[in-house]
Amino acid sequence: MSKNTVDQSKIRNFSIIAHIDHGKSTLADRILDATHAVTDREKKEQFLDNMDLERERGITIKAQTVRLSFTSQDGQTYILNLIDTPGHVDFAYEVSRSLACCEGALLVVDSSQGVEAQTVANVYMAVDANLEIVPVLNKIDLPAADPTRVRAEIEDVIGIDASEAVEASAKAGIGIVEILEAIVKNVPPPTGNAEAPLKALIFDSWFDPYRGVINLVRVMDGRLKKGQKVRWMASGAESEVQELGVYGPFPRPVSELGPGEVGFVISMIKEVSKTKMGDTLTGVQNPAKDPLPGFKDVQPMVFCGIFPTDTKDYQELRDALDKLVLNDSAFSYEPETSQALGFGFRCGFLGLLHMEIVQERLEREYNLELITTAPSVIYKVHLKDGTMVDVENPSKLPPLMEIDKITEPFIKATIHVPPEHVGPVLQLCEERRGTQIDMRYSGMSRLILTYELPMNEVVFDFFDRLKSVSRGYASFDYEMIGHRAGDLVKLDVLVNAEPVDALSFIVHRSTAYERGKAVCKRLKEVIPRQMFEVPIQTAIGTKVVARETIKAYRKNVTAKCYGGDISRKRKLLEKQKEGKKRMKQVGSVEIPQEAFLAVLKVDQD
Ligand SMILES: Nc1nc2c(ncn2[C@@H]2O[C@H](COP(=O)(O)OP(=O)(O)OP(=O)(O)O)[C@@H](O)[C@H]2O)c(=O)[nH]1
Repeated sequence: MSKNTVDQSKIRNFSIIAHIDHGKSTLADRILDATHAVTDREKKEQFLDNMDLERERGITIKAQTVRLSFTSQDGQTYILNLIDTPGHVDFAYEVSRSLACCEGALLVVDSSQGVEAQTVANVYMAVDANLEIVPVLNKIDLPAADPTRVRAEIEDVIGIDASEAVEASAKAGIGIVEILEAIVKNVPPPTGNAEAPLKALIFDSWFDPYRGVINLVRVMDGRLKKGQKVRWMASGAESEVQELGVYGPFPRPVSELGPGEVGFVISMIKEVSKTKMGDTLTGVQNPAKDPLPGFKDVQPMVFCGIFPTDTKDYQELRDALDKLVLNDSAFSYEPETSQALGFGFRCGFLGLLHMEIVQERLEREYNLELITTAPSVIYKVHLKDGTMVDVENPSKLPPLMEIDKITEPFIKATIHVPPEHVGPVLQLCEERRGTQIDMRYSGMSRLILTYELPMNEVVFDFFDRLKSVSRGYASFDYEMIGHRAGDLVKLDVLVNAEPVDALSFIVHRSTAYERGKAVCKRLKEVIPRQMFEVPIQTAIGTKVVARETIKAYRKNVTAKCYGGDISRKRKLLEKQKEGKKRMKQVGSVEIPQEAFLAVLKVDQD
């Protein structure tokens, strides 16, 4: 155990900022290799038996924050804390959280690609947080690499000096030591006061089934010691520090963490909600007067209904959600009842990717079969009686005659795209009711578009469409800019003359007719034929805007089998059953999962 805290002048805290696929993980691995953080034996162990290893050590290995030791050419040994950041727009709040613990950031740019929308967004966050930016031109081993162009692009688009950017290849192991030297030289050491009252920032918090709540902290001032009585300033919770340690990347106990140090804290607290990210940890004796600035509370922005395919799995779904929320405080849920789908939950997410991740975890880790409804944003509905309600579930929209006006959330989107693909991207933004704010060149190879768009049009498959119309070359980032009034209407969907609440959605009146028609057409394709004719209609209030008809079956599928061929008959029936897996009986019609997402897919025809 290290007894005394380390010399602050020898600490460097940094994050890696990169666009997806520009090589962040590969570089992080190389940095671990270069600092001998993991021995070959450990690598193998971890690789082969991660689960058992976790159990044995009794702690989750979240290799996201690693303490490394590096001896520089100046002969001094430094402690480098590498604090991971996620790359996707949905998780921007996690990026800001990691940056709050650092004095510097490595900006990794793929030198065969250049600066992308998310790179810019993340760098601005780092600049706002006063971090020193160390640019790295990665992938110089690729024949298409053009470090000179990309260097100029970093200077033009981001506006930072890139003359000393390190040319590197994370894959080939080129430039790694130079990167570490640049961190030591350019990133300033922390400047906390060891004698001041303790202030430690909680920048991650999760529930470990073996150890309870684990907090990741960055000490700003004072000293955090094992056995100390501490208080979480926002929640007021108090407990004793049972265990204190650092990840190197494996957890290693320490007796004390001083200013500038990063590590984990285990206490007697059992609820993650009492030790929230952004809270300040202080001593019960000699407490700090004011907490650290902390983080903005994150608000879910996209909602959808999640229902078990089989109603008897409701309790299981509830248990799974209860567990999930322990490690993902950005996710929210509450019970919901749908006439069509029965009992389920209305769930809130940061964005679409977050929604997909949660759905996948529920299905994979908890083995649940789910029906999910189309995502929706939060509308602010102003009623004629002067009150206002938030509506994030289209089926809960108050009756038309009670509504004065509806406002919807808008985003400011930044899109980077090569000039040869800009045409279809502009068209897509216009179709989605976008307003162009700016369009300018960044070097010769890239255009930067700024649009204001209704979020409602973005949750409807905007990412996928953007990727497909730009052949994968466009990148995208967004921020919320508030609610604006819009001429919005609810489209109801009627299957066999019965409204299906879980299928209704809110659209702008100008696109209602087109969308209504497209959704009917799509539903006709995905709802299997029944023994009787099934009309599909979309309607605004009582006015039907579109209609399609699913014809009745002519023959039974097994009719083709000869009397004696039981096995073939069974196979056919089994196949049918398999196909039914994700079906939900709504009234007299069976509706498959795809139908609930039909509104998302309508543009593709
Ligand atoms: N040629 C070449 N390929 C590289 C280099 N660095 C990373 N790659 C490759 O680029 C791809 C993406 O690398 P990752 O390290 O997974 O990128 P990332 O930024 O962590 O991506 P996400 O985890 O998706 O955000 C992988 O196929 C890597 O092998 C490099 O220096 N040269």
